[in-house]
Amino acid sequence: MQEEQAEGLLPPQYIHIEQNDFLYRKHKKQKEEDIATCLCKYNADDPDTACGERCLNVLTSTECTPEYCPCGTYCKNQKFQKCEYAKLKLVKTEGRGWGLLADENIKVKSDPTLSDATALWEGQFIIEYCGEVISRKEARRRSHTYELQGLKDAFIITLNAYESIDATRKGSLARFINHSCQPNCETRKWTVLGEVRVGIFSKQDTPVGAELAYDYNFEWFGGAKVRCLCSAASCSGFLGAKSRGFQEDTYLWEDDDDRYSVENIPLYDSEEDGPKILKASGDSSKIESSTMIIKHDHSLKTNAIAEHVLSSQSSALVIEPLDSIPMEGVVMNEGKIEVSGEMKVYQSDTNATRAHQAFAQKKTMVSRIRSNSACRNYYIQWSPMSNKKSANYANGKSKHVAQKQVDAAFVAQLLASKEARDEINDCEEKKKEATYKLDMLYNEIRPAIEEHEKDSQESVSTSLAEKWIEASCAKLKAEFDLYASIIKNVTSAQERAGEKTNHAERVGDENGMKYLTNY
Ligand SMILES: C[S@@+](CC[C@H](N)C(=O)[O-])C[C@H]1O[C@@H](n2cnc3c(N)ncnc32)[C@H](O)[C@@H]1O
Repeated sequence: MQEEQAEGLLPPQYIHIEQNDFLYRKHKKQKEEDIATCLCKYNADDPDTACGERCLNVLTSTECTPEYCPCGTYCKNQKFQKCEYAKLKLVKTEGRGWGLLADENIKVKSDPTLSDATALWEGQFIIEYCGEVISRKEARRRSHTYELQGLKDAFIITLNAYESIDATRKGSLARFINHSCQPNCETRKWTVLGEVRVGIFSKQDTPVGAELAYDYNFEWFGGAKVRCLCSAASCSGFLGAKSRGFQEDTYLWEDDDDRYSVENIPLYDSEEDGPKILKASGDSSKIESSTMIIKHDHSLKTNAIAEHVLSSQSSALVIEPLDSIPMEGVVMNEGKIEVSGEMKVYQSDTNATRAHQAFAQKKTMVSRIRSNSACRNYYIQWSPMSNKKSANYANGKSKHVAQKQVDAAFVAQLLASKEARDEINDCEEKKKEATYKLDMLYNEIRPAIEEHEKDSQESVSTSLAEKWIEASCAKLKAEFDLYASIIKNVTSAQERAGEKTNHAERVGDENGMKYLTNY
């Protein structure tokens, strides 16, 4: 069985839970005065109307507390508590590990007869993202440990400003949902019996058989750079590429797997160049005969949960070979990276990708800020200057630091021309200044972000978000100018050194030029 797991024919072992596991603190006990009671009355002829779209609790993303709901046992607003999940199917995808398919038609609107304006309930609850609730500090520590252990799939998501959910060792089936830059699902936070919980909700009607995916960008906790294979036209290239932490502190794995390949970093310059959907070619006979391993956590309500898993909708844990899974809503080869007029200077350079990301980020940020539900997931992770160095993992493989820091002062020292030295030092100063401004801005923006995370309802103001993007772009430009100046001056110094050496050989003269032997 371990061999089959190693070959990827079986999903990796994990402990299946359907309730978050609190490790570093106790589950909050809801105080009576904090219980929100709705005013719903249900129609006795149609009890399904109990706590529907217009329930005050539903409107505030809060589940009804069982004994306090006027609709009693008919209450329909206890989906997290009752694990009312959609039917799902676990499958092996091509290139992206395991993934989850809809095993029933999933709706986006509770009542398709209502117009967008009147439909209050949007997005079917699909499944809860369960795992171990840990502090952010512990999340960072674990994330680092997992990397060192060579664990490449990332399962940690943000719960609020102080806590994260780690589904690496314990989790629900939601841990298998992959990322897409053009997703059919999204994460939403709900308050359930006083605790915030994360659910996966549909963003669009999704037919049976389509793979479910949400956008990891604002949830991404992975340290490694993972190439995104979602095949969306608007694909940002890497998982979490739009998150702030991603840009400074990431590296690529060295592996045969397409996701972790150091080569072929996607810089899509043309439509033909764009990402392609991959077709599976697995050995179906092997997969069909395999069974899913779910270890149950005996410290939880083991039997009840086990029975539920095996008999409820989630019992549809059929492992199937994947021939071709449609990514619902994904349009193939329909776009390319566009770099706006004023940023054209960055084309054909990795900065083009970064500039593109910054603009895409701005669009995403502003639209998230405007959309209240999306705002609940909005999170900017700050990671100051990276100290990450190349290192070997326990499995002997090396990781690569994608963004090597250049010691500009050292390079400048080696140049004989004062003009060149001054120019590089000046660019370095500007880069430091831009970095400092961005740091300061983060301090300004942090309370808004943390407040927003804590209350789940506040939003970061558009003006602050725009300032942030402006400062990020200024820093990128300063970095670009610095590197351009170094390349220009080093190249011309080498050329001049060559010319002068020839001349010195001829006339026996020492020109005083320093040589870049150490560079
Ligand atoms: C939460 S797990 C999803 C389940 C995972 N596929 C598995 O087999 O366990 C996240 C990991 O799945 C992979 N993944 C998810 N979406 C991907 C995508 N669009 N492209 C490439 N890899 C993806 C990455 O390795 C990522 O770290």
